[in-house]
Amino acid sequence: MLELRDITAGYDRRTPVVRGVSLTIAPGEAVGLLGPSGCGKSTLARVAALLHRPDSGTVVLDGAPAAGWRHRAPRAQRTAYGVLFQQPRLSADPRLSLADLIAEPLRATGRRARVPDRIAELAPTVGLSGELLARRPHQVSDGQLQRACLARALVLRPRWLICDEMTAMLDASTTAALVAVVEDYRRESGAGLLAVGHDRTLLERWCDRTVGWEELSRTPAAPTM
Ligand SMILES: Nc1ncnc2c1ncn2[C@@H]1O[C@H](COP(=O)(O)OP(=O)(O)OP(=O)(O)O)[C@@H](O)[C@H]1O
Repeated sequence: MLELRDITAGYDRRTPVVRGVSLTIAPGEAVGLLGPSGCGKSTLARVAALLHRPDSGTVVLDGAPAAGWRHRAPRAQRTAYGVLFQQPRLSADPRLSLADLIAEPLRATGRRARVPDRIAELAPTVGLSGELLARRPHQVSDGQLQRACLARALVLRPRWLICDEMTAMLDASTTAALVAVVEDYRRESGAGLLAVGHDRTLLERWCDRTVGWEELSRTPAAPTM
């Protein structure tokens, strides 16, 4: 179970962007989160993934309250998540080949020996050929880089996936391919999913249930600029 309990969070304690939000995702459940631009969905997704410390409230991961945030979160909690963002270039080290990018979490957690096997499994799953794996981020398209970021998100076999507008900049066929990879992984692993987006049709087709920001938040969404 991934529980967000009464989360208030933001970038200035006097004016939080997320106020008193609670959301529970059951094991294996896929929940879509919809809301207007700037309302706080990404902030909440980052809190859920232990990447942003809330001002108040609790994240409970499989029964255990979050014991830290970002690099201070215990490894067992950090590695329970696979996280995918909208803009792969912001989360990809430009110096790494796509293969090294995918392998990063294995190396960071002392599982170097598993790198060749996991790359061999995941590259075809996400549709990356050997030639593309040798390239660096500036030598591939956004869609190809997002495929590598999805493989990286799956490489430690997470129990929870947080996908923050992962398909927002992709065409329809790449979107369908990446959603299919996530769904195959969830079917096989039983992982739960929080998918943030603007596309109601996609989220309703993809997720077990879709919630709107207005149902979650005690404050109305800020007007879109
Ligand atoms: N690092 C930051 N520092 C200060 N303010 C921020 C920061 N990141 C986001 N914000 C602000 O917090 C608010 C919520 O942003 P957030 O990215 O969570 O919204 P969102 O609902 O995900 O939007 P979008 O759908 O456009 O991605 C916005 O007003 C944004 O400007």
